[in-house]
Amino acid sequence: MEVARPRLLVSVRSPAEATAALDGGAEIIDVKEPDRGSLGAADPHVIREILEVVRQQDSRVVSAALGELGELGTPWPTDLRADLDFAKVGLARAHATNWREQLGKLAKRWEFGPRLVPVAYADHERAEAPAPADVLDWAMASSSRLLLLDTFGKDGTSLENWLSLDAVGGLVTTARRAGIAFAVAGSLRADSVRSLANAPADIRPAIIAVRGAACADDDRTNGIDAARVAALRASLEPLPCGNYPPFQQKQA
Ligand SMILES: O=C[C@H](O)COP(=O)(O)O
Repeated sequence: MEVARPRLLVSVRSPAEATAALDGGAEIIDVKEPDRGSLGAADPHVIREILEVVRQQDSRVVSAALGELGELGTPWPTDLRADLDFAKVGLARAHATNWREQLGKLAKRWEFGPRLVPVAYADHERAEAPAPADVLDWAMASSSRLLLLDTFGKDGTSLENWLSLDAVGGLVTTARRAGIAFAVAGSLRADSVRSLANAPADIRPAIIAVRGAACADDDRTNGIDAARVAALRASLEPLPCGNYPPFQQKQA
C-alpha cells in the first residue's frame, strides 16, 4: 500500500507570517498565538486577516487553535467559522472532568463549521490531560477524522522527550486503520521531521505540524522564516535510499 508523504502544517500568528509560510511551501496554515500557550487562540480579527491572505493566494487548508476545552473564550463569529477548515481544541486540565461528553457537545455544535480536531498531549500527566490513547479512542468512537498529538509544555522539551517512535507509531497505525489522519507536533526539530517523514509507511504520520522549527533559531517566539519552511517541506520528500534516520528518544 502506497502511503503519501506527510503534509506540512505551519502555525502562524500574523498575515506576514502566513505569507512566509505559504512562500516556503506549507500545505496547511494554522493560526495561533504562541504567547497564549500551546493552543493559544488568536483574536478573531487576526484569524480573519490571515484567512484573507491565504484565500487570495490559493485554497490551502486553514486551521486555527481554539484553546483548551473548558477554558474556551467567546465563540468565534459565524462568518469566521464558515471559512475555516479545522479548529483545534486541547484537553489540558480536563483529565478529571467529563471531557468526552464536553468534546462531543462541542463537536456537535460545530457540525456545520470547521471540523473539530481534538489535541492529545504527549506530556499529558503534567498537562492534567487524558492520555493520547484515550483521546484516540474518543476520536474513533466519534466522527472525528483528524487528531493532533502535540506537547503541552513549550519549555525546551520536545515530543521525543515524552514518547518513543514506537509509541507514536502505535498511535499512527491505530488511527490509520480507523480512517483517522494523525498529525504529529511537539517542538519537532528538522532532524525529527525528516525521521518521521521517512518512517515506515504504517507508522508515518499524515501531517507534521511545526512552529518553532520554522522560526529563526528554532525559537517559536521569533517570526516564521520562509527559507526554513522550504527546507522542512523539502525534507518531507522520501529519501532515495528508502531508509530513515532513527527518531531518538531523549530524556526529559
Ligand atoms: O500545531 C502545532 C504547533 O504549532 C507546533 O508548535 P511547535 O513546533 O513550536 O511545538
